[in-house]
Amino acid sequence: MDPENSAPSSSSSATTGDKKKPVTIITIGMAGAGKSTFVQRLNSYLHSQDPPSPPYILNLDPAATFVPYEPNIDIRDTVNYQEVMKQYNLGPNGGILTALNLFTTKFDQVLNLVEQRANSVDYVILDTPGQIEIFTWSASGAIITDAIASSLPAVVAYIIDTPRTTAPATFMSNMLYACSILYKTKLPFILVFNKTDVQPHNFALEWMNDFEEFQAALATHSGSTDSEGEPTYMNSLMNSMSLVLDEFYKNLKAVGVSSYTGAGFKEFLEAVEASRDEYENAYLPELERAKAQREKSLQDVKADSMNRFMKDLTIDREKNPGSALADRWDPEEEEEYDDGDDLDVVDRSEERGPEQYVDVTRARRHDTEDINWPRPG
Ligand SMILES: Nc1nc2c(ncn2[C@@H]2O[C@H](COP(=O)(O)OP(=O)(O)OP(=O)(O)O)[C@@H](O)[C@H]2O)c(=O)[nH]1
Repeated sequence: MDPENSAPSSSSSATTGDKKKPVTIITIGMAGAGKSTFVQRLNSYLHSQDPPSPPYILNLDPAATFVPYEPNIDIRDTVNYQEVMKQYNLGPNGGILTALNLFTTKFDQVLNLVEQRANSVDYVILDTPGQIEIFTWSASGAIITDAIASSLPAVVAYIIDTPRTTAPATFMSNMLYACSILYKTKLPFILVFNKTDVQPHNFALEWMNDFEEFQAALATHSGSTDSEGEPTYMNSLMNSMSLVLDEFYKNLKAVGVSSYTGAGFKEFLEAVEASRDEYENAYLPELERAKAQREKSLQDVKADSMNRFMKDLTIDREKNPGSALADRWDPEEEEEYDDGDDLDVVDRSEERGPEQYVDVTRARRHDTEDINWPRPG
């Protein structure tokens, strides 16, 4: 085994019987930052390990025309995004969001498939839709992230287009976005400066480690002073923001990679392994505390509703004794409940015949030829 070119040792414990759970790497990034290319390179890097450590990959981008790797689960096998656009009369972004919403309703199946592989894989990788906000600011994105993170260690890999981030204002906007995702997911977070073959990421590390460096860069950048030589409003704002972000940087790991050459992937996997500890020591206890709190408040709400219901029922029966007598449960009248179990998520790694291909949109349409899907209000 080549120690210089090997993934951190989570795979080695697989043979000892006490194998660690796989880590889920959630790749998020602005359109064109290189998420899919990054996933492809990570996939080939893990395959090239000794022993190979093939990851389990999920593509969550319903609108991807081409993915440069072979995903184990592909949202496009379950939901036809073009069909969703037609059925709901939506534009491309609404179509992607609705397709993701539909897929999320079946995410329990995805979790089952992932859990079945938990003993044989070290990494689960999620590739997310190109339009970042569709995943980071939607209920579906939050549900998927929470569902994954509550069953497996998880880390966010925030992919940054390094050559496009060299201007201080762009850098700051990107960091503020990253900051908002960190505070939303609360998961361990790795800033991945991609495309370092074109632009090394040293400048970014310098700006992150020393805010005075960043302020100096800001001051020399064009448009930083007005016609009287005073700092512009934007310049002063960014100066103050850089102080705020200084705190944020302390909670982050940053690595530079090239998805073209494969440089930096060893360091990336080391950061992932460190994030596993962070997940276990910081995220998990917080998750369990929040879960206990939620269960308690749910119990309180249930008890309160039941009390009020029983009180209303007593009053009703007193007022209408006749109706109360007629109000009896008849098991014969029970309607069969269709929970839509016939709509399946497909694991491409398992052999499948054409009959297993299920398209949510088409399945619905064929079943109910005359019924259109409800349109969002
Ligand atoms: N030079 C260089 N180009 C890269 C690298 N990674 C990705 N690219 C290029 O960047 C462009 C965007 O890459 P994608 O992987 O499609 O990016 P994405 O974030 O998945 O794109 P969307 O799905 O549209 O959001 C492509 O032209 C890639 O070839 C890299 O490390 N170096």
